[in-house]
Amino acid sequence: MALAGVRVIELAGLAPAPFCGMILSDFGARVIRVDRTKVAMTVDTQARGKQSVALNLKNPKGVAVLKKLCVQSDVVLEPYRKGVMEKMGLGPEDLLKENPRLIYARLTGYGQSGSYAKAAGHDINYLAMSGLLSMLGRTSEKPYAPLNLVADFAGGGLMCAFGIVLALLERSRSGRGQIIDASMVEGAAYVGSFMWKSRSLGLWNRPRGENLLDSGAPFYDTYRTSDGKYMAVGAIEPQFYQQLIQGLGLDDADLPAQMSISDWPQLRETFSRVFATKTQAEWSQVFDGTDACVTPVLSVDKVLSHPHNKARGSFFKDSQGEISPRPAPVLSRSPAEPCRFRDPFIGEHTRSVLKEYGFEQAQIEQLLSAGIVECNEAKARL
Ligand SMILES: C[C@H](CCC[C@H](C)C(=O)SCCNC(=O)CCNC(=O)[C@H](O)C(C)(C)COP(=O)(O)OP(=O)(O)OC[C@H]1O[C@@H](n2cnc3c(N)ncnc32)[C@H](O)[C@@H]1OP(=O)(O)O)[C@H]1CC[C@H]2[C@@H]3[C@H](O)C[C@@H]4C[C@H](O)CC[C@]4(C)[C@H]3C[C@H](O)[C@]12C
Repeated sequence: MALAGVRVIELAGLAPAPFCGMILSDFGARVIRVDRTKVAMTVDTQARGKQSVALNLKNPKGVAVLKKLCVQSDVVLEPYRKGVMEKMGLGPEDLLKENPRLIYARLTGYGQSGSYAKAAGHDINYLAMSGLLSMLGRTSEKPYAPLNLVADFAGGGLMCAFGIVLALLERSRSGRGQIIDASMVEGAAYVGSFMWKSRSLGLWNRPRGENLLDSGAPFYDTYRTSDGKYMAVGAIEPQFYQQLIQGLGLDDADLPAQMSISDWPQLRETFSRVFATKTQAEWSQVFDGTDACVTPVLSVDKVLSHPHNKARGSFFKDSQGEISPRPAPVLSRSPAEPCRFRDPFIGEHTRSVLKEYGFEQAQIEQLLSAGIVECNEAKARL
């Protein structure tokens, strides 16, 4: 796999950093998640392929253990508020001094500088600060955050993984590590570059929800079917729009022009009325194999069985029977191979990892009995 041989220490976080760690793990990196001690259950639902070491970083001996892990690693990924790592004596200066090849990835909401750097926040706040939230939502409604996909995952976890891969590539030439300041505000805004770069085209001149791609246009929207499901319509180009009209059984001569904005409400009503006459399966039959750009809105349970997804293996079931998306993109020679085994228990690999990283048996026992590290091998065997 592309990242085979890369060792990553991931400090346990909420959503974006776990996703970043999972991407690296899916593509072959060895990811060791450092969990807190005295925690019964992990909140990391993106732990695929990771190992877990439970370590008390409030104790200087715990800090020393982490340093030793980082000296022998390629990447450390930290998801805390600015200053937390420095307070524990684990800031970039401390760790890069001991391992100048280390890539030190800091995944935060607001970045390492600026007046918000130390403030708490979540996806919706970062999305708001990126400018993008102001553009999301239906006409005459308040701004609407699309789950926590944009800032946490696209602008946060994924962008941070991209930064790590870039830093690894650069290190192969320079031999030196570096610090990655991954701000979710900036990551989200960067993902949304198109919104800024396409303003001159007049794509976003109208109020929220009344533009071409924000559900303003009737040919770029979803429609309810007779069985209460939905179809997604993305027929922008005139030649594809024609196929939409044909599939709906409408006559172009009876309809206003596609780009007549003042007629969009009337056109939407017509489309809504027609889509409500057939089931989702019936509409799929009508549009499959055409270029009308009309697809069923699949539920997360149904994606696995759709013939297209099935043919490509786009989703898979793990050993627990859980459906997951296959890691993307697909590399021809060294594709990702997601681990199908269950996620680790907190501290499941403490003993084995410490041993591998050069701790003597007696040292490990001392750390265990002092509560500086915790081990959960027994739970794993149950
Ligand atoms: C699914 C829910 C998650 C939603 C995601 C949400 C939408 C997001 O947007 S996530 C993005 C959040 N932002 C960031 O990550 C930006 C960077 N980070 C921060 O800004 C902050 O870390 C923070 C704001 C996120 C949190 O601030 P906090 O003050 O808590 O922490 P920090 O200042 O960063 O300091 C960390 C302190 O921790 C110490 N530390 C760290 N490691 C160790 C260690 N190994 N040992 C000892 N100490 C350690 C460190 O020293 C710092 O200490 P100090 O403060 O003293 O300096 C989920 C959200 C909530 C979940 C639910 C909940 O947990 C309850 C249940 C739990 C159960 O197990 C499972 C079910 C739950 C219902 C659970 C379900 C879901 O997972 C959630 C709903």
